[in-house]
Amino acid sequence: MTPQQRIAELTRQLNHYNYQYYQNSISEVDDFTFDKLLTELTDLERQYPEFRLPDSPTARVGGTISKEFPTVYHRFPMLSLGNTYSEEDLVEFDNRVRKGLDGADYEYICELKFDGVALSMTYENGVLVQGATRGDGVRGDDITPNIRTIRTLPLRIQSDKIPALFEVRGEGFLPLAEFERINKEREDIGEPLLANPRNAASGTFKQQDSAAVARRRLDCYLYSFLSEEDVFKTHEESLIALKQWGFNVSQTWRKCADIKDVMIYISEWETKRFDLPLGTDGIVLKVNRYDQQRELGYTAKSPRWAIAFKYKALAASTTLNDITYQVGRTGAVTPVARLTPVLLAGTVVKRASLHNANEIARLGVMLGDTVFVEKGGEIIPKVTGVDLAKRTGQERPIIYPTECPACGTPLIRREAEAHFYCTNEKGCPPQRQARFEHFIQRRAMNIESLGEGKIELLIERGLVQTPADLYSLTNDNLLGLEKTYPATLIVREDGSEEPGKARTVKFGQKTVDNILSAIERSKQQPFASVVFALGIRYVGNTTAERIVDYFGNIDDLTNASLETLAGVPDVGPRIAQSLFEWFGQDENRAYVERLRAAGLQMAGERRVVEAVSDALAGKTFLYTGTFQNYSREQIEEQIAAHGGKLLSGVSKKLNYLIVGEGAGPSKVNKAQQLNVPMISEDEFTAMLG
Ligand SMILES: NC(=O)c1ccc[n+]([C@@H]2O[C@H](COP(=O)([O-])OP(=O)(O)OC[C@H]3O[C@@H](n4cnc5c(N)ncnc54)[C@H](O)[C@@H]3O)[C@@H](O)[C@H]2O)c1
Ligand SMILES: [Zn+2]
Repeated sequence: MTPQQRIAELTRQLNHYNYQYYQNSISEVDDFTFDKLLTELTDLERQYPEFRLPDSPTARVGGTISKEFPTVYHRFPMLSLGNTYSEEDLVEFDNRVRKGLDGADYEYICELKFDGVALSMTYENGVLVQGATRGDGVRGDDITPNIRTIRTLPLRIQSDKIPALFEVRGEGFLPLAEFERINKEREDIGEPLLANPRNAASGTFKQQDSAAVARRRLDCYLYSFLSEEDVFKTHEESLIALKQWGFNVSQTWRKCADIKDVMIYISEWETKRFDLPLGTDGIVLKVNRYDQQRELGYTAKSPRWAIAFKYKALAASTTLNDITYQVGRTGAVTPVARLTPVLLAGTVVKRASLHNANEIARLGVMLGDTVFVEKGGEIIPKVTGVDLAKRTGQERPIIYPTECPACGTPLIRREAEAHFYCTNEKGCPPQRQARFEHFIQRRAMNIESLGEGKIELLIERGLVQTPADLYSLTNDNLLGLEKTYPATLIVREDGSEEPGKARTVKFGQKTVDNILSAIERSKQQPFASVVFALGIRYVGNTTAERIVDYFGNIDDLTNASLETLAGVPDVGPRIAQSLFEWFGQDENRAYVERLRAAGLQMAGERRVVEAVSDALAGKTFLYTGTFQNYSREQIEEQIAAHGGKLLSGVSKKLNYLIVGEGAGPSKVNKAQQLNVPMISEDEFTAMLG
């Protein structure tokens, strides 16, 4: 390949990765690979400037703007940062700074490089008026309603030092705990898991429905202040003031006298950063004084007074000994790598995720291979590659099972899904066990005193087949049950193993009393919890609440048509289909009847709306955005109280779209296309008479 061809190829490839990364929140390659390719292109372009293409990613900020949000122009461009993985490059950067400042004294501020999405917030007279993404650096997406959902971001600040107009910038992120919580919930309802916190944050900020955004608790660390007025002399002063004004500034920054100090900061945070509540991928050093920053200036893509140092992902290599196939509550089969224990980022790793059959094929991994495992922001490390140089010829191919490893049922693969499934929902032991665990969790029937091996024992002794059987358990059934679970190996820090302690589960009188009273109390759990506890695919607890709001009781829900189900707010066609199929099965209906007979709540506190007038009779409505005088619930109530009907989407059947602040552009566009009249909040109020 000639240099010219390689330049063209890299340009195309990197532009594609950028598009996927910024537009679709997908990483097709890891960052290290991306950065290596970008460095290769930069070097080639330097050698052969004549072959540089006009759309080269080396001179432009990687993102773009989207059609779904209004476009805003940045008052000050939002640039990228030069980055490096090597300490020599940092020393070189420091030399350039020294030269650029003509021998004057200077200091650095070091900060962690938070792995999220760059955000810019504008304040006018102390009030947050706009929040935007970086976009292409010149223009970004106006995502103000989504940014307002960040609880730690002050909507108004008070101080006599603030200029009338200023901007703050920071990194929007999804805290790791929140990422794990969302994935646990997604696993519960059989949704594909979010790949990593960074892409999840990026995808969330781009959602149209800010109520959905609010349910994911995004956060933001501020790291920059911009204004036409000269408010501060140094970056340090601005960080201190931002904190005082009530902004969320991570207290991990440090002033460093020279590049040696910077190196100390880097090595200190290399592993300490894993204790932070969010993912970080390096550190950023910035020249502290603003006048010196101005003196050093900018390239087309990044400041000359700052650079990012990125940590290589923590990786280790070890042997893949075996794969176990785990069956989850929904029957999805997940392959888990069993590894020779190896130390990685301070913990011993002996299992790693392989995701699914596609991933095994993509990696081309075989049993006995030496594999690389990496720890990113996530808790479970993953296998990221095979060390082909270590192949001996003794490796064996991985034969993906065609039958459920737990019950022998042939596995199937549903259309467009990466996982294979065992369809033996009722009989497959791990699925049955998981079904019980789902049922007893706090957000469902709240019988958590049955956790930790107790359910397992009840199933094993044949005392319960389905969760409905829990309601027939008696003191005599339970008292004295006992089982010892054999010891499992404990792997020590250095990788050596020691036998753990055996564990005994015992049902003494006190335990039995606790369990029986928790079972009794569960009969008071609200109807929405019961709907969630049924364990219907895709029905998480928020969806369960929406369903209960709509139907109010189990009979209306059971007998609802597919069309009615699809019309429930927040219930899309996929959830509707799942509900419809579930209630269509006699066995499930019988299960519901048994729960009803046991005394569980089968009707909810549907907000009964008293009819006020028939001013809206025969008219259909939908709303988008937020309103001055009504909450979401109140506007729905008003529509119902005046005889109107709420629709779930824009269609030809819709008579009015009520448009509030931060209205979803997709709904507005569709309404325009279909010529559906759009009315303001005031016009709606006027219609009520
Ligand atoms: N895997 C992929 O497919 C893919 C594709 C495109 C980009 N990427 C990754 O993204 C990088 C390019 O992204 P980029 O242009 O946003 O550059 P960058 O992420 O390397 O650096 C700039 C960004 O760092 C963030 N940042 C975090 N903490 C900061 C702090 N304390 N101070 C200042 N800024 C801070 C800001 O959002 C800023 O915009 C690439 O180097 C690559 O690693 C990956
Ligand atoms: Zn099975």
